[in-house]
Formats: sequence, C-alpha cells, structure tokens
Amino acid sequence: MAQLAIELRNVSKKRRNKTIGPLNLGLPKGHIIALVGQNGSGKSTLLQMLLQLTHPEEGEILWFDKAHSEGIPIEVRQTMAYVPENSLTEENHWSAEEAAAFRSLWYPQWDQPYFQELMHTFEVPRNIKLGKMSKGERRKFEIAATLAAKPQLLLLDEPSSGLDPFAWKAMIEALRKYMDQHDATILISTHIVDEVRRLADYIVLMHKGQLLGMADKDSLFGAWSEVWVNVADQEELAELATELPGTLNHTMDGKGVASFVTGQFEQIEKRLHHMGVKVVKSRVLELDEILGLWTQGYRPILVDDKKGD
Ligand SMILES: Nc1ncnc2c1ncn2[C@@H]1O[C@H](COP(=O)(O)OP(=O)(O)OP(=O)(O)O)[C@@H](O)[C@H]1O
Repeated sequence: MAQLAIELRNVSKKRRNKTIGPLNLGLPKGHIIALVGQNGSGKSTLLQMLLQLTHPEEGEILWFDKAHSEGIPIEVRQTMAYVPENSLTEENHWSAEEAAAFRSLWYPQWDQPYFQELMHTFEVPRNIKLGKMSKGERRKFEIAATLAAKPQLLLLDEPSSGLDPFAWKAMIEALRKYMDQHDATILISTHIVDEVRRLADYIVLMHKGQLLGMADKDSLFGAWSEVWVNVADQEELAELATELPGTLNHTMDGKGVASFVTGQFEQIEKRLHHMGVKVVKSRVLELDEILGLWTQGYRPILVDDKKGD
C-alpha cells in the first residue's frame, strides 16, 4: 500500500449551520493531489484542519502516520508549508526580504538562493512592503517563500488566484520542478481546470461538505465521452437509449443527429456497430463536465475501488 502523508478518519467539523464531513481520505506520499469542489464545499476548512488552525469535533487526522492530538510538534510543522487563501496580515509591514529572513529562522531547510531564484523568476517587486503589493505580487511571494522552505508537505489554497498567465505558468513549472527534485506531497485546492490537468496525479472532489472520493487523474479524464450518431427520429433515439444502458443526456438536433454521454465508450461503440448505427463523432468530456456528473452521482472509478482488485 502507498505510504500516506495525511490520513483523515471520520473527521467532522461543524461550520455555522452545516457540517463538513465525516471525511475519510488518505493522501499518498510523493504526489500532487488536487482538491476541487464548488464554493463553500469545505476545501479551505479541510486545509485548515490539516494545519490545526481549526480543529474537528470528531475523528482523527494522521500526519505521516502519527496523530498529534496535543498539537503538531515543531519538527513536523517545519516540514509543512501553507499558502493560505488570504495572506496573513501579520507580515504586511515587512518587505519580501524581511519576511523571508524571518521564515528562514523557522524553517531549518530554508534555501535562500532558491528563494532569490524564485523571486526573480516570478518577478516579485523587492522594495515594497508585502501589505502594499498587488494581490498577484503577494501571491507570487507566498509561493516562492513556501517552496524555499523546502517542505515535505505543501498545502496550497487556491495559489493561482490573482496570478496573470505568465506568473501562472511559472508557478506550474516551479511546482513540477520541485516535485521532480524532492520527495514531497502537495495538496492544492483549485478551481482552475488547466491547473488540475497540468499538475495533479489525483483528484479529490468535495461536494456540500462531503468527500466524494479520490480518482486517478488519467483515468478520470478519459472516463466519459459524448457520442454523436445518425438516427431517423426521436422514436429511434428512444429505442437506442433503451438498447444502450448507462447512456445519459440523450438529445437530438433537427438533422437526424443524436448525441448522448457514456462512461463506456468502447463497448458502446462496438454495440452501435453491430446495430448498424453510424457514429458521426465523439469527444472526451472536459473535467468540469465530469465533475458535474460525479456530483450528480455518476461516480468514476476511485482509487479506493482499485485497492480491492
Ligand atoms: N470561520 C468560519 N466560521 C463558520 N463557518 C465558516 C467559517 N469558514 C467557513 N465557513 C463555512 O463553511 C463552509 C465551507 O467553507 P470553506 O471556506 O471551507 O469552503 P471552500 O470549499 O474553501 O469554498 P471556496 O471555494 O469558496 O473557497 C461554508 O459554508 C462557509 O460559509
């Protein structure tokens, strides 16, 4: 079994009038895991619990196989770094250099030349206080400082929020390079489909305070297809729908072309061939469409399903 960086066991947290959880999840070490879900689904709450910035009412969290109910010890905290959704105001009166000097005292692995390199690559302004930086500039500093701490566990809460396309690309490259060179684990909360596509090994979906599971990105991206076929009329489409179980969203245009969505394209294609129905074209669904189906209950194959194989 893969070693876990983080494990959640029946973790529940009350938030005003809703409860986040019970959450059960194992984050495999050495991978990038994208945490996705609609606004308010509980992603930031989950990240904050992993930092003990907030505490669950029930359940247990393990960091590298250990529960730290008395507080995460310093030597473990020093292997963790966090980009919060909103930057902390405590550092507002410092320049990037001053904040880096402070952080370097906290993180024994702090790599100053690497910090400078990232600041240069991200084009972060040097001579202004963090509190005076634009949202994107501040974000770039936060990402540079997080990586320079050389953590084993990076918790990134919408790190690309406010980044321009150049900075975004530089961030993606920096994170990839970091993963190539270190045995680290990244949990990244994001709404950006392209970020998931380029970075993630696994995708964890949260929906209304619940974890719907963790899927392998490569199998998830190819999971669903939309297929267009030639049919004579609505009646033939209805017949086809009953002949092809598990197909969804059947629609028809006025020109004898019908479309539907399937999670078993290869089998369906063979079946259509036997039935003499012509496939006009097909496409693989985009991640947002796949996540939409997942939240409606059309679950993909999950990592946990594979464990039983
Ligand atoms: N400090 C808090 N006190 C009470 N309720 C909170 C607090 N923080 C968040 N919530 C509520 O908990 C729920 C989950 O919020 P959370 O910020 O974890 O969601 P999210 O998935 O990160 O959302 P987004 O994508 O908008 O950042 C929301 O309904 C939110 O209103």
